Order: sequence, then structure tokens, then C-alpha cells
Amino acid sequence: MQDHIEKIVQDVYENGYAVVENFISEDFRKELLAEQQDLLEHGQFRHAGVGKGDAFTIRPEIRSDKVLWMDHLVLTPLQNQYWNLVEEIRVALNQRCFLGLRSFEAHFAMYPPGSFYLRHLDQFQQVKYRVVTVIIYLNDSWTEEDEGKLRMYLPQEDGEEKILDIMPSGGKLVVFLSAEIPHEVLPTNKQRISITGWLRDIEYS
Ligand SMILES: O=C(O)CCC(=O)C(=O)O
Ligand SMILES: [Fe+2]
Repeated sequence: MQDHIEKIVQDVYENGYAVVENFISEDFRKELLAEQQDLLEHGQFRHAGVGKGDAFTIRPEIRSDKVLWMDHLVLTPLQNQYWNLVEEIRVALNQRCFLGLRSFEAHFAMYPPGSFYLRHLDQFQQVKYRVVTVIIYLNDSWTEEDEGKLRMYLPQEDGEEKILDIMPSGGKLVVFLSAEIPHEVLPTNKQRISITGWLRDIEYS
């Protein structure tokens, strides 16, 4: 794990993002997936929206995933185990990159077949406190035909953008600067499952 954390902070420091295959063990991934599927079957998921507070709206033309927010005060043992891993990333990023990260928020996400999330930034007017995006994919298997890639638009020094497409393969962790890397979820052909979270520069309220 220490090697993974070291690579993440190094890559975020140098490039603004990091991708780590097999960040979690297969056993742990399967347990997290089973827990999420159980919550899904019990109708706990809601259509995701855009905007915060009064500006919150459900906009299926922009994003069509379903989400279930986790409550940091009542995490299940498995969720807690994942948060502890993210805590290691938070501490290391603060030491190395001085990002002043103070808390974490996260939701399970499920993209049904045909769903997507158009290009956006995770930090915007209402959520300036989101500094680093942390995503873990929980899918059992993923192939090119399943589509549903995460497309990142990496800003280049010459003002151009470089496109980087990432398959949401199970166990893979993606970390990036929320205010700097526009990204989208391309339409998926298969149910696509993940935990998406944000390290924030505010305390829990
Ligand atoms: O699941 C992904 O690959 C990205 C999700 C995303 O961009 C978001 O929830 O803000
Ligand atoms: Fe996003």
C-alpha cells in the first residue's frame, strides 16, 4: 500500500492525476461490490443531480447515473475500511503537495446501460471545497466493448488538451485535481459501478 500511496502523490504532484491498477485486493473489491449491489436492490439509490443546495436539479441530459451518498458518521465496516485507505492518501497529499485537505465525501455510483455523464469539472461555484477527486471502480470485468470509459481532458502547457481514456476496471483507483481536469463518462454498454469521492479543504459540518 505504501508504494501505491507514494506513486499517487508523486503523479498528482507532477501531472495533476494518478491511475493505480489493483489499488484494492480482489476480495475487498468483491465485498464492496456486494454491499453496493445489496443497497441497490433495496432501492436505496437515487438519480444523481447537478448543482448544490437550491441549485440542485436532476438533469438526465447531463448525467444519468444513480448514486447513494455515504454518511461519514455511520459508515459500514467495509466503507470504513475504504475511508481509511483514502485517509492515507489525504495525509500523504497534504505532506507532499500542501493541499490542505481536511475531509472526504463520497457516494456509490451506478451507471445503468446507456448512461453517461457529460464533460464537467468537479469543482464549481457551489462546491469550491472539492480539491481532489478519488474514484475506485468495483466492476467484476470490463472490456473495450463495454465502453463507459472515463475520458480526461488533460491541460497541456501549450494550451491544448490531451485526451486520456480510462477503462473502469475493477480495483482501479483514479485520483485527480478537481478544479483542473475536465472529464466525462462516455456512454456505457454495461452496468458500471464505482465509489466516487472528493477530498475537501473544509471540515465536516
Ligand atoms: O465514474 C467516473 O469515472 C467519473 C464520475 C464523475 O465524473 C463524477 O461523479 O463527478
Ligand atoms: Fe466528475
